[in-house]
Amino acid sequence: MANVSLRNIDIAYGPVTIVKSLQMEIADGEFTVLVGPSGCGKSTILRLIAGLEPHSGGDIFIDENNVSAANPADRNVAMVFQNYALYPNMTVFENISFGMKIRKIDATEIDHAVREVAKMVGLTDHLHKRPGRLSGGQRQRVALARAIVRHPKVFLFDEPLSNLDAEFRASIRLELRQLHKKLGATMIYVTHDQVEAMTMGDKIAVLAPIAVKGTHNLMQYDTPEVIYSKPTNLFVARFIGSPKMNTFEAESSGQATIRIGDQDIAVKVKRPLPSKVIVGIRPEHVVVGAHAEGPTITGRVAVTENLGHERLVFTETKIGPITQRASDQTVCPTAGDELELTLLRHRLHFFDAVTEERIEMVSDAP
Ligand SMILES: Nc1ncnc2c1ncn2[C@@H]1O[C@H](COP(=O)(O)OP(=O)(O)OP(=O)(O)O)[C@@H](O)[C@H]1O
Repeated sequence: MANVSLRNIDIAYGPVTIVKSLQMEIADGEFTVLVGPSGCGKSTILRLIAGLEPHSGGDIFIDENNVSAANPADRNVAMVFQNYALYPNMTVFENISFGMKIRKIDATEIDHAVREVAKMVGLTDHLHKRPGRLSGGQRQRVALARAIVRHPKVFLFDEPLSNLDAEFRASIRLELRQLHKKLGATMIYVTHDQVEAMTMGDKIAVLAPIAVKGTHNLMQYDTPEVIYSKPTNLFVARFIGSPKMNTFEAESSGQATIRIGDQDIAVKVKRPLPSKVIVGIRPEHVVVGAHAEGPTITGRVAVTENLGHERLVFTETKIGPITQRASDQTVCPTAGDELELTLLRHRLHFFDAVTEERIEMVSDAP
């Protein structure tokens, strides 16, 4: 297995810059998820690591080797695609063993390797079948088995689950995590599904289209916990989390108070505040009723959604729409109700309204 280092990577198609100043250090054995909206360059970065994409600046290292100019075949990486890319006229066994056969590996060794990997991904009973007779989930397992049998240094996954239905996605997601543990492999996984990112990644790289910042498109690269609890800017705050973080504009005193509704909230900041800030709060950190733990906002309930294990309440308030999430079903407002909502003070996030960067609080210190 191997660590992957992307050093100051630029990628452009003609005059259009897609990836700029990308810096990432992916540790040996880590499961890293690249997440971001459509078109932000996730697949391009994966193809770059695989050697399928030229770049105009920077270097790619796999372990200590600079592979920037190396052929795909010499990089020892395996890529698993969304569309499986299986040979339809070959059986599952032949699909998995194809690469080994080309390399003229001994038939007994091939047989042993294929059966071992098939067992690992649950395909033992399907080795004689053609891909056309398999379900989407089974086909994706064949694609996975074909990658595993090569013992690559790095696995690259390009939205491998996006063709599967929700139930299958959840079970294969779990299997992939277990497989990652078993193999101890370095895996880089592209998705635009933030639930996949949050549940699968040891680390998440949140990417934005280059137009968002202009200078770079890696917005934050950290553990799922840090990305969720301390988003580095408004883009990450709004992209990660479902339902989305509530955000609204507020005035500051410039020193240590921020006006929310008609209450001044004292905050401990490292630097003077900008005059306008964006305040953020996640739906689960809004509670029904007036409480001492934070500013209270009144509003009228627009819609409620009962999801069984939790319910969401969407309320129109004078600071804007606020979504509240609770697992407690006892207090259940209905549309049209007048409602008091408390925003838990220690759960508030603050961003500069101009730069959209997170405003560090004293409590943010490591
Ligand atoms: N060969 C190409 N020539 C020109 N532009 C390209 C080429 N390949 C990709 N692009 C552009 O590069 C940008 C990034 O594409 P990429 O496929 O990496 O995005 P993505 O984040 O993986 O998106 P998605 O989630 O939709 O797959 C897009 O704007 C795309 O149109």
